[in-house]
Amino acid sequence: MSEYAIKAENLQVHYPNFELAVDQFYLPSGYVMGLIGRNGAGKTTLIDALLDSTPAHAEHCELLGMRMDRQERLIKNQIGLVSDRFIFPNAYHAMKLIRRIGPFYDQFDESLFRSFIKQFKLPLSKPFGEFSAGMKAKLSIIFALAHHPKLMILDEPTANLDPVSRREVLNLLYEFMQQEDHSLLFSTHNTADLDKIADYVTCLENGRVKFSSSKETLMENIQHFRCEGKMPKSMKEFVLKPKATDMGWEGVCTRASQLRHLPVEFTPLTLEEIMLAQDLTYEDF
Ligand SMILES: Nc1ncnc2c1ncn2[C@@H]1O[C@H](COP(=O)(O)OP(=O)(O)OP(=O)(O)O)[C@@H](O)[C@H]1O
Repeated sequence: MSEYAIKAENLQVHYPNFELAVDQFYLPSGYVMGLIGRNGAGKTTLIDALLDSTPAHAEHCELLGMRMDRQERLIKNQIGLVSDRFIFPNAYHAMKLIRRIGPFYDQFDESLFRSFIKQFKLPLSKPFGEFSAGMKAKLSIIFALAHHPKLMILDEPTANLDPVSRREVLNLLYEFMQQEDHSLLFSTHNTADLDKIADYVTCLENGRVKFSSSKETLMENIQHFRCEGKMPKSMKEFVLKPKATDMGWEGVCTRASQLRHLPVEFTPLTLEEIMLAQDLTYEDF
């Protein structure tokens, strides 16, 4: 098992009105990375660049320790890709997927695919074009899982799913992650997904990495604070959107783990609250 499931350095994509420039993007093998950012931040472009499916420049880019330009077939055999842009032909139904697309993968597991189809109550003979968006997402995910990938890359996999289906899909991904050489990268707007399964979170903004960190570090560092009287001087530069209260000050502190010695009360935030607080940093400062 290579140390990194994804290792990319100096990754660049130039579109007429958008530029992606990512100095480093590492996903250690065996972990889950959530990719977040506002609409148009570059999440899909980053995924495309990693997969070499958009004209990109990279100083170094390896998936599962291999280079796409040299070992594309080997890599694609071991990656489960789920994205709106790589969908099945509309006329195909599940049986046809088994016959026509399954054989492209060395380890396609028909009985596993059929058991997933049953579990998700998907029709075997309905054409893909007649599926709802949620059914399409589920079929794409289970098809990707059925060829026993080592790395799953999913672009907003839960966007069209109802809450029950979302939980089912997250459970499937959680099960997938029980094998220690399995890794997962997924982009999402739903921070509850990250709460459940992400080990790392990378946030993009205007084609750049705004922050990339373990979820634990993020949640230990960015916390709500409340203090009585004056705000301690040493925390002022690490405070977002401070608000005066009857007793003193409150707001969001970005270095809570280093400032615990101060007479300040820190309370953990949810990832959604952290994202919203991060947003304030560039709009309000
Ligand atoms: N093929 C393309 N040609 C030109 N510009 C593109 C192309 N694909 C994407 N872009 C531009 O790149 C930028 C980033 O788009 P991208 O789809 O990567 O964002 P995203 O973070 O995935 O957004 P969302 O959350 O809305 O899915 C956008 O400004 C988009 O218009």
